[in-house]
Amino acid sequence: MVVRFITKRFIGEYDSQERIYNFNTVIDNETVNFEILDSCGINNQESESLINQFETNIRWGDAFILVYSVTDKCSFEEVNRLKFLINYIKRRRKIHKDGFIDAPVLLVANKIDQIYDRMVTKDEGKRRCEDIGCVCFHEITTRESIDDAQGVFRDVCRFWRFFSKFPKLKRSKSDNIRLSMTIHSDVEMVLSPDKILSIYCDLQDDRRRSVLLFDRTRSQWNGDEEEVDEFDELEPSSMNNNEPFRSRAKTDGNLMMSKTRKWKITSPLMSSSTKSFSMYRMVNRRNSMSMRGHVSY
Ligand SMILES: Nc1nc2c(ncn2[C@@H]2O[C@H](COP(=O)(O)OP(=O)(O)OP(=O)(O)O)[C@@H](O)[C@H]2O)c(=O)[nH]1
Repeated sequence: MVVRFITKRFIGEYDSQERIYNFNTVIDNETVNFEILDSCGINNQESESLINQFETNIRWGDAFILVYSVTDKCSFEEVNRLKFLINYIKRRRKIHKDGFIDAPVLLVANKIDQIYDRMVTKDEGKRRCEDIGCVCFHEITTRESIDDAQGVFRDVCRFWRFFSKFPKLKRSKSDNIRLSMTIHSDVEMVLSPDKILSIYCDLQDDRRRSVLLFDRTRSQWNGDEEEVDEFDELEPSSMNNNEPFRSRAKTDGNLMMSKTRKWKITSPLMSSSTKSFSMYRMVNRRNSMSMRGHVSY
């Protein structure tokens, strides 16, 4: 999907090494410099250091695309756990005195050209998107369509721009969230990528309407309300915190932990001594899609 987006070509087989692709393009009349970390995920048997690298990768990403194959039910189930990990790790990024940022996560179902091998329906995909709180859902065929892949990256860019502009997002304590917006008093809407774009353009010059929330119940954002950390509430005192993080993140939505973790954001793929960029960079582990742009932390 990444290669299709960047080169417009579909190449049947790739090696399984992780890469960062740098790619400049124009989306909605603005230049964007994508840094896309193409990942393969990890399994529970991986070593602690690889798991740590995986977590570092998530911390590094500003936006995420979770891709499953409609012909592979396991990949469909895996998105739950990945989304849970992203929620956990990204919510620790306190970028304002009283606000947390949630990185946009898109859900993408690939290989819809394989109609006879389909195991996951479109409705199941849409439902999953809502259930785990992804910002939007795409069904695509990378093999048959250039537009499909471009549409995914266009939308991730739209959401990322929007999120980076309005960091004060608030999430419900449940994972069943929808991104919605309250304009003035009681006009509410669920935000689609197109809607995001028009609001983003509108608000470039006019911040007065920027009341934003991230909540299934769609109650209005209240700036004075205290941020509650759902993970602290989940904290059982007797849990063993030495177990690798990923294996403690269960697909049923529970996280077994005993101690609040503090994150330090560093680039996952570069040590401080190797900060030069190449067209793409080979890396040992891979995880997430990320873009770097105008925002700085
Ligand atoms: N029919 C079909 N096959 C596809 C499509 N997209 C990718 N594939 C094939 O699916 C296989 C896996 O594609 P990859 O791009 O390697 O997928 P990946 O998720 O990066 O896989 P890992 O390297 O195992 O992480 C390859 O054989 C691709 O040719 C699609 O849209 N339709």
